[in-house]
Amino acid sequence: MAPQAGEKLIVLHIGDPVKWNTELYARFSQDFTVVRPSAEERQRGEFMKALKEGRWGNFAAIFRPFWNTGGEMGRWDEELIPLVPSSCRIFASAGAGFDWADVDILAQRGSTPRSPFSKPGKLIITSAAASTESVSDFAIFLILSAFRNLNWCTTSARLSPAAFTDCHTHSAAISHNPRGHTLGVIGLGNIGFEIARKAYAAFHMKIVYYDVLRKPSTKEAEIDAQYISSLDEMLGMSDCVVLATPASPDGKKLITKERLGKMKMGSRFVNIARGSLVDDEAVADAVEEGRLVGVGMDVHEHEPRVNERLKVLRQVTLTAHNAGGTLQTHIGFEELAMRNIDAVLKGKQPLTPVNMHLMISAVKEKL
Ligand SMILES: O=CC(=O)O
Repeated sequence: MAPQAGEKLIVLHIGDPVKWNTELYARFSQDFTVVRPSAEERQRGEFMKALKEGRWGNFAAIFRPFWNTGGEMGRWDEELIPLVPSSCRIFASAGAGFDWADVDILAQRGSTPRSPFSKPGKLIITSAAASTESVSDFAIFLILSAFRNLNWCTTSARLSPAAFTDCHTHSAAISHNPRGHTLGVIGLGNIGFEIARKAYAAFHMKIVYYDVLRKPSTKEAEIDAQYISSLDEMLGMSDCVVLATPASPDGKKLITKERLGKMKMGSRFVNIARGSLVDDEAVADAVEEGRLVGVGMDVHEHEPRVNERLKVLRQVTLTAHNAGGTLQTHIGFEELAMRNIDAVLKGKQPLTPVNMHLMISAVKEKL
């Protein structure tokens, strides 16, 4: 049922309360009726039951301000999405990744030719822009670690005087300045670009990139980047490859044994994107073979479990999916999610849509 004149639109707020943007949230809660399902109601079975019953009314938006909660119902897929009322126009979530949702199903679901925002196609928004700085900083750390053997250095300093002396004596001969080396970026989106910009500005690395679409020449010129239309070719040119692309919707791996075989002997690899894109066993093989002499992995194939072989390789720096984890990112995630909902429900353009192009093509198909 459409809201009556003067009636507020309902926003379904899943997960933790807003922690940082309390003033904005107070205004948001005045403009909309915010409904918060309990932790039990967010479990998949109960969540689906509640949606079928229409327990939360004809909500117009879904709001998930924090990435560690609000995902209890599992994947937003062909089983779950059809249960969302047609009144819902936007799903705004914290986080950069959107591998937990079938974005094309959200976009296509019954969208009408009138407008991509009109019901019942669903726009999905992430707050990725809020983590560009933190993730790109972290990638620089991992790149530096891969060139300078920082995993070996930091563990040796803690281990024993003998380990300290061994590392102090022998690491220099196999450590390199990144300056002048070639950084191959897979995915020159916002995060990939920022990694490349920092590597170019700080270390004068030569930037090559692969992406499904070439970036405008003005953008390339900012970092003197060279577009390589073949991924395999780019892998073969790079001294360090950094993966900065979204997960494949079908879970397909991008970095496989075959692909690693295209990389130079003695090169390096960094993953700050998604663990599902990489065959971690194949990475361990490539390190043992000497093809990769430095690896930085923030995300893992079977997260939160980390590959046992990678754990014992001193050339490999491992972190616990921390790249985006700063206070500034969290503040930005909350804020962007609220501002996107506010814009769309007030008839304005969303700020950071993910599936807008899919919605537009779904609309065109129906014309
Ligand atoms: O990985 C973190 C995110 O999706 O923001």
